[in-house]
Amino acid sequence: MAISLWKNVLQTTKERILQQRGVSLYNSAHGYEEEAIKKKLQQFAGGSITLSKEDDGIGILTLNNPKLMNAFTGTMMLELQERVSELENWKDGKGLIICGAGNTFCSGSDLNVVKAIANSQDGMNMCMFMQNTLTRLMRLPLISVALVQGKAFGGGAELTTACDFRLMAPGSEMRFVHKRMGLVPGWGGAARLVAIVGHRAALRLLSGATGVDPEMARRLGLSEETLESSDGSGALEEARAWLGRHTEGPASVVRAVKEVVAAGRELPLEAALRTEKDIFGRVWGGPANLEALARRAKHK
Ligand SMILES: CCCC(=O)SCCNC(=O)CCNC(=O)[C@H](O)C(C)(C)COP(=O)(O)OP(=O)(O)OC[C@H]1O[C@@H](n2cnc3c(N)ncnc32)[C@H](O)[C@@H]1OP(=O)(O)O
Repeated sequence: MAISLWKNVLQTTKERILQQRGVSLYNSAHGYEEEAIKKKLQQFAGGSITLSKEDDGIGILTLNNPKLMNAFTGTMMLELQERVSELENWKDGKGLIICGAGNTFCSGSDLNVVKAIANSQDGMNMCMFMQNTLTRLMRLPLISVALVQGKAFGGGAELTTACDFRLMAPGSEMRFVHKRMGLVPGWGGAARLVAIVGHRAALRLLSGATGVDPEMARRLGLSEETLESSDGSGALEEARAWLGRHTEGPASVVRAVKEVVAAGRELPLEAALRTEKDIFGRVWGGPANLEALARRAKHK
């Protein structure tokens, strides 16, 4: 009796932690030194991450470091964390598009940073910092799309996997180049890639450091659609229109849809079902539900 009660308490606590946005995977109990790595990353400045929150509830997060193919400097990693916090607090948000400046997505970590922190302690701290940030990004109650133009290499390819969907422009390429760098993904990209394409395809892509064009990405289920436009603003407009079809309706309902799917993806079945029940309770009899009933909505 006491054991089963204790098990229930543990389970509920685990569920609550998973549901709580903004809660990090790693803390000091895991040997993670957040302040130390933030201080270190601050030393590698350049580029920026901007966020524009549009009236239609779609946020546009742009990686700006076109001189280095939008590689992540240290300060960009710090800014990404800040932007994710901002998105966690954006209650009217429904969707998110992540894109890169200058018609290319992101070439991964800035190799100057990689070289400067090529020791175990800094590497582990950077890895935990980025996993914390990208896990929070993945768990946002927003439907997210990575708009891949040009190259998404290394950590750039990993970042795309933290989004719900990937849309690729003609001529673009994703490539997990880590093995060629004597590395494996460390920003959570391997675990997420397995969940997206399955373990055999993930192993092929990682072990071969294989370049994935839009057609191959579609076949693997890595990309939803190949856009028509390869030009920056045209591709963004197409991505907005695509996402707009999935974010139509009130924010409370769109966010609830993302939340039930995230629970189904991350939690064991019983916990996912309990979470679904709680979220259902939030929308049942809510304004959008009552309005649809009053309108006697038909779904033709
Ligand atoms: C856990 C995270 C692990 C990681 O992300 S490790 C980093 C993995 N990424 C890489 O190794 C990418 C290396 N870069 C490349 O392969 C090529 O630059 C790339 C992306 C295919 C683009 O090729 P091209 O279109 O021919 O352009 P390019 O080579 O002339 O590049 C333009 C300028 O950007 C620079 N650049 C590109 N990616 C970079 C990076 N990640 N860090 C630092 N600098 C980078 C490149 O060196 C070049 O600069 P410069 O004009 O030579 O001064």
